[in-house]
Amino acid sequence: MTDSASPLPPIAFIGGGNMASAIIGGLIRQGLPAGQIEVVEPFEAARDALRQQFGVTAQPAATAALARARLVVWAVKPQTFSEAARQAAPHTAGALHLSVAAGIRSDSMARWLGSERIVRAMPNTPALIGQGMTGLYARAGVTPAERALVEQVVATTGAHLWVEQESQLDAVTALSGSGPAYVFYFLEAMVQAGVDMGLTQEQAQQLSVGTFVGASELARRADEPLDVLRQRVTSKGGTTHAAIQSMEDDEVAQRFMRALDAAEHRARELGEEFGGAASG
Ligand SMILES: NC(=O)C1=CN([C@@H]2O[C@H](COP(=O)(O)OP(=O)(O)OC[C@H]3O[C@@H](n4cnc5c(N)ncnc54)[C@H](OP(=O)(O)O)[C@@H]3O)[C@@H](O)[C@H]2O)C=CC1
Ligand SMILES: O=C(O)[C@@H]1CCC=N1
Repeated sequence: MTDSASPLPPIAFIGGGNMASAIIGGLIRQGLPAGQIEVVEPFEAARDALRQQFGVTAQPAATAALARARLVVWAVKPQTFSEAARQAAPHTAGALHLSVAAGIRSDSMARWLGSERIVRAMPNTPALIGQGMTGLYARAGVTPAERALVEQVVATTGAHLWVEQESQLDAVTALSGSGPAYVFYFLEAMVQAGVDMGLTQEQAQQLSVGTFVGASELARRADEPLDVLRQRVTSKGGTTHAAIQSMEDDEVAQRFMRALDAAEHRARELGEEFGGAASG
């Protein structure tokens, strides 16, 4: 690990799928020894991939070996969280808990795990290349030192921000958690439009991806508001105006905002459906 950071403790992952792999990749890249990471993952092919890619220990089920972990990262689907917690909780009493599951409330986790030491995170898949954006929420029982430990882990995957209210994590999920899929969706449409206009697939993809990267970086660095950046592209009576007017006529912005509402609503629903007392 870097000189300024304290060494990370042993970390366990419950669930070894896409999101766990992205975080494990970040930790290994930053120099955490593979021997410090233990994964519980029932799917054999996923276990093999984790061992091969990162050299970490991967078990099909929770065992007493988990008790070594000071931090337990919950990276299972919301639908399987309560069952995974039932299996692993007897071995994780001494740990700080970090969940990346969409929707599942820290109240549910506290009940399942018998602990108040819970942080919820909402990462996204650019974490795979260290360009992730993660929203974080800490329950009151989490100490400043524990928050710092979480920040140290999340920093290996990109940037983060804390929210004060747990319900705000549903908005984070709708914006940045699910967000990469919206970007890919728009990119797919741009590429298809380019191909329809006579470009090759490769040309259209290079132009479209390059435009998202460049415009996003410009927005990140600029002091001006987004609408000013947009207006600077939009010459009077020009091509951009024609495109934006067409989108305005079709109420694309309103429809897009409706899609984000659907994502936020689904996050709340997941919490109610799979975090309730009945599934505890
Ligand atoms: N993918 C994304 O972009 C993001 C995902 N998330 C959240 O991350 C969590 C994981 O998502 P993701 O990594 O995409 O999902 P994956 O399906 O890739 O990974 C979840 C893994 O957990 C395993 N699993 C199932 N039951 C158990 C159990 N009892 N104990 C241990 N492991 C178990 C699954 O195995 P099997 O396949 O055999 O069931 C699966 O391999 C979700 O809660 C999601 O909301 C958050 C932000 C972004
Ligand atoms: O689609 C999902 O439910 C998860 C949470 C955010 C991104 N993927």
